[in-house]
This record gives sequence, C-alpha cells and structure tokens, in this order.
Amino acid sequence: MDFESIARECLSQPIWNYFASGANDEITLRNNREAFSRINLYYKVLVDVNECSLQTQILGQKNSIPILIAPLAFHKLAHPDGEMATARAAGAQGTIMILSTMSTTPVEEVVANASGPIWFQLYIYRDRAVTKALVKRVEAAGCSALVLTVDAPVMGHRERDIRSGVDLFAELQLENVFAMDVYKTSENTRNKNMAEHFASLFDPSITWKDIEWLRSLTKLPVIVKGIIRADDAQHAVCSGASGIIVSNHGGRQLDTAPATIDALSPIVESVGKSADIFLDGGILRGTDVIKALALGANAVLIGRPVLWGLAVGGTEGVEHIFKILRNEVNLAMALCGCPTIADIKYDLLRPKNR
Ligand SMILES: Cc1cc2nc3c(=O)[nH]c(=O)nc-3n(C[C@H](O)[C@H](O)[C@H](O)COP(=O)(O)O)c2cc1C
Ligand SMILES: CCCCCCC(=O)C(=O)O
Repeated sequence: MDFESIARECLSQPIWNYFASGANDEITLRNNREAFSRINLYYKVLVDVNECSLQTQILGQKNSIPILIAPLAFHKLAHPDGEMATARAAGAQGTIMILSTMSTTPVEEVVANASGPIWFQLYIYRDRAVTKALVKRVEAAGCSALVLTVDAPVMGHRERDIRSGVDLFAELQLENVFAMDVYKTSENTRNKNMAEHFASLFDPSITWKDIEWLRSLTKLPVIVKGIIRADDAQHAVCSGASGIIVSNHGGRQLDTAPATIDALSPIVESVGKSADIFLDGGILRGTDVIKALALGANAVLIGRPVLWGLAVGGTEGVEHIFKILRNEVNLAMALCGCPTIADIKYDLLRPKNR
C-alpha cells in the first residue's frame, strides 16, 4: 500500500488513472479486495514451522513462490525500463512473468534477456493471419505458455480514463506489435483512442472453437484467463486448456462481476483435477495468497502491485514488492501451522468439528 501511494506521486494523473481504475462504478474493483477481508483463517497450532518452504509446482515445473506476474499493458508508462525491468525482477525472484500483447518491449527482447520463464498473453486479432504470425513469433522467441484473455471481447468502460481526457494510446510506442503490417496504417496507430483501437483490431466474435484453433497452431500449453463460472471452466478444459485464470481483469471489464475469491470454489470443484487453477484480483497481502491456495488455487497473479513497484523503483521496486509478499506468505504459513504449500488446505477456512 505504501508503494501505491508513492507510485501515485511518481506518475502523471492520466497514467495513474489508467493503472488504478476499474470499470464504471468500480464495484468489482473494490469487492476484489473486500471479499478477502470477509474470510477468516482458522490457524493450526503446535505444528513444527521452524522452516517454511514457499516452493510449488506450476504446470509441472518448480516455482519458488506461488505468485506470478499478471499480464499488464504498457510497462513503459510506469518506468522507462518497462517490461525488461519487470522480467529481470521476475527472474531474480524465481517466478513467471506473463507478457501482455500490449507490451512496450518486443517479446524477443524480453525473452532473450530474461532469466526465468516468460508466458505470453494473447488478444486475438480480427485478422487471423496476424494472430497466427504473432503466435509463431512468440513460440520462436521462447515463451513457454500462451495465456488467452477471454473477458475482454470489447474494452470495459473506464470512466476515470474518460475524465482524464488524455489519449495515452497516442503517446505510446507499442514496440511489440507496431512492426506488424496490421499497424502500418495511421488508422490503426494514431487516429483512435484506446477503446476504439481495441474494438477495431481485436476480435469480439471469438468462441470456444478458437481455443481449439489456437491449440492447432502451437504446441505451447494454453491457459484461459478471465473465467468466473464453473461451466465456462469446464468448456475451457474440454477445449484443451491446461490452466484457468479465475479473473475479472482487476475489475476493469464488467462492473458488478463477482470478486474472484468468491468465484474460485465452484471452479476448483469442477475442473481442479484436470487443470492448474490460478486467481488474480486484489491480492495485496500474504494472507490473501493463503486464502486463495486454501480454496484450491495452485498460485495467484499480481497486477497493480507490480506496476507500483515498477513506477517507484524499476527492477528493484518490483523485487521489493515480491520480497514483502514472500515474507508475508512465509509469516502467514508459520502462523497458520502450514510449513509447506501442500499443507495449505480448505480446512484452514472450514475446520472439521468447528
Ligand atoms: C494497467 C493494467 C493493464 C492491464 N493489461 C492487461 C493486458 O494487457 N492483458 C490482460 O489479459 N490483462 C490485463 N490487465 C489485467 C491483469 O492481468 C490482472 O487480471 C489484474 O490486474 C489483476 O488484478 P490486480 O491488479 O488487483 O492484481 C491489466 C490490468 C491493469 C491494471
Ligand atoms: C488498444 C490497447 C488496449 C489495451 C488494453 C489493456 C488491458 O487489458 C487493460 O485492462 O487496460
């Protein structure tokens, strides 16, 4: 929270608004946080917690901490080193960074300089040849998974951005995608605001069949981001998804969508044995992480806290955010009587014979 207030001083008002805001009345944005505070932790006592380990498995690979970096557009709005700074921090902290389609650094550069795994978040372009070329590029660059965002067929209505009255998009160098032919007309780069650009380029007609299409293009595992219903999670798994990210896009898309932590349990019950389950939205404290894991998530993602760290101190700032969270998760595990991630189970929330 301290990073958030310092970042606010470092950033211009329009950039701050773009990062911090949610859709419409920001009810979901607030609920993402508030829902965590309504959950109690029934800690266990007299368990040996002399050494706690945060190590876990994500898609079958070791990860030093059950916290990943969510895909976030335009890191260079937060810091001139942009995505490279974030990738360095992720590698140093032994975790995965998910790079946005709307990165301000080319994917090849990020992966070549990263010391840890980079996953790529995909928005599907109306022009499927463009999407296919992007997927091939990402695979060749060495990304290890694709994250398909499905909660944004169109862009949410963000009133703080509208009130800012500044077209951030016009200022941006989207180095990741501007080299692609589809961006080579002034139509697609400079003459539209962010929501118009989103609507003109990204395909609002995608369906479950497109996950199968995506899988036919690549051997990379596909993770579906933006699910809040168990039936949609089942569709995703039946279409071949290896993972589900329970997410409402940080409250930036459909306002009054449920808090993600409230949506998690039914999804874990329905597909938790067939896919890795991740959650994002409002994670700020170590105890939030413990609650998501106790409800069956394999790991969580953080979004805005990474931007606050980046704005305040580049790589060092993002690393500092991870150090705080790592210490908090470690402390909460010790106080809950859970020395390993595998010990964090549902009975922390609903003990038998309560
Ligand atoms: C400024 C900003 C940009 C974002 N850009 C993307 C994006 O490009 N792709 C995407 O799938 N999600 C994007 N998201 C959503 C995040 O991946 C994530 O779902 C959300 O931020 C999690 O909530 P939190 O910020 O409360 O941690 C963005 C979120 C923010 C705040
Ligand atoms: C035309 C670029 C729109 C980028 C949208 C990024 C995003 O997902 C967000 O929440 O903002």
